[in-house]
Amino acid sequence: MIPVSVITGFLGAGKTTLLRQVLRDPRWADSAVIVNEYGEVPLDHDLIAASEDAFVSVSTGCLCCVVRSDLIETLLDLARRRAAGEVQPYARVLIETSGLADPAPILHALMTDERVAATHSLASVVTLADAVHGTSTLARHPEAQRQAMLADRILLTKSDLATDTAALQAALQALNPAAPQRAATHGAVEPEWLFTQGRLPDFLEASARHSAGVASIAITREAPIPALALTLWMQGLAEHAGARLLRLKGLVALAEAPEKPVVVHAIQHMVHPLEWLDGWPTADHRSRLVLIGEGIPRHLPARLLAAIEEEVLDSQPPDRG
Ligand SMILES: Nc1nc2c(ncn2[C@@H]2O[C@H](COP(=O)(O)OP(=O)(O)OP(=O)(O)O)[C@@H](O)[C@H]2O)c(=O)[nH]1
Repeated sequence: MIPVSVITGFLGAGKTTLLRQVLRDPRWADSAVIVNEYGEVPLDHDLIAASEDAFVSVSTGCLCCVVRSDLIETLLDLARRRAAGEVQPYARVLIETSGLADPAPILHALMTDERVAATHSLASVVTLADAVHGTSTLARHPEAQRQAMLADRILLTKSDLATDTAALQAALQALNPAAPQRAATHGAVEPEWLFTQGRLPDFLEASARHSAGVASIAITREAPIPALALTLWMQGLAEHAGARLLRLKGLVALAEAPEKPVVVHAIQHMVHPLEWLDGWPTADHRSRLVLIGEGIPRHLPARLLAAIEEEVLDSQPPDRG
C-alpha cells in the first residue's frame, strides 16, 4: 500500500512552501507530489520542480468533479509508472489541494475509487492555517472551515508574522477539537508529525466538545467488538447521520482478533476499507471511536453500537457465545 497524505489550507496558507521544505529532507525526498491547482498556469508545479528532484504531476481544473477525476487518473498513472519501473519507487504520495477546495470530494474520491483503494491508503490530512489571515479566512470562507474540520493535524503557518495566534487556535479548536495543532515558520516542522500513519491516538484522545453545530463524539470500549457489530454500526450510522457525519476514525479491537486492532476511517458516509495494524500503537488496548458530525444526537452513536452488539451477541450460536 502506498500511503497518501493530503495537504490542504486556504489560498496562500503556505502549502507549497511546506512541500518544498519537506522535500529538502533527504528522508522525505522520495515522495511523489501531486499538485492540484486551479487555473491555467501550473505555477506550483514549476516552483516545486525547480527546486527539488521529486516527481510532480499537476491536474488543473475548476469544478470539483474535474479536479477529482484528474487527480485519480494522475495518481493511478503514477502508480502504473512506478510498477513498470518508469519512475523511482517513491515511498508515498503527497497531494497539495487547491486553496479553494473543499477537501471532502477529494478524500471521497481517494477512498472510494476501487483502483486507488487497492494500492493506496490514506495516511493523513494536513491542514495549514495562516496565522496572519486565518481568523478572517475562517469567518468568511466555508471551504476554509471544511479544510479545518477534516484535518488530522493542523499546522499554523507564518507564526513569525503574527504576535498573537490565540484567537485562531481557538477557532480551529472549536471546528476540530481532535486535531492537534502546531506552529511553524516556512514549513519547518518534522514531516513525521504531519504524514506518519498511526497517529490515531492523538485524534482519539482529544475530548469531545461542542461548537456551533459541529460536535466531536467519542466512544471508548473495554471489551472487543464483534466484526459484524462494527460493520452494522457503521452502516446504521451512515443511514442515520448521512452527510452530517463529517469524519469517523477509530482504533478497534475486534472480538475475532483483539491483538491486532483495525483502523476505521470514514469521511462523511463513505467508509474506507478496514485496515489491520500488526499490533497496538500504545499500551491502551481499548477500542476508541471518534466521530465529528453536525447535529448528530450526542448519545446516538454509542446507543446504536450497544444495541447492535447485543443483537449480534444474542444471535450467536450458544457454543460460541
Ligand atoms: N513570513 C512567512 N512567509 C511564509 C511562510 N510560509 C509561507 N510564506 C509565504 O507565503 C506566501 C504563500 O506561500 P505558498 O507556499 O505559495 O502558499 P500556498 O498555500 O501554496 O498558496 P496557493 O497555492 O496559492 O494556495 C509565499 O510568499 C511564502 O513565501 C511563513 O511561515 N512565514
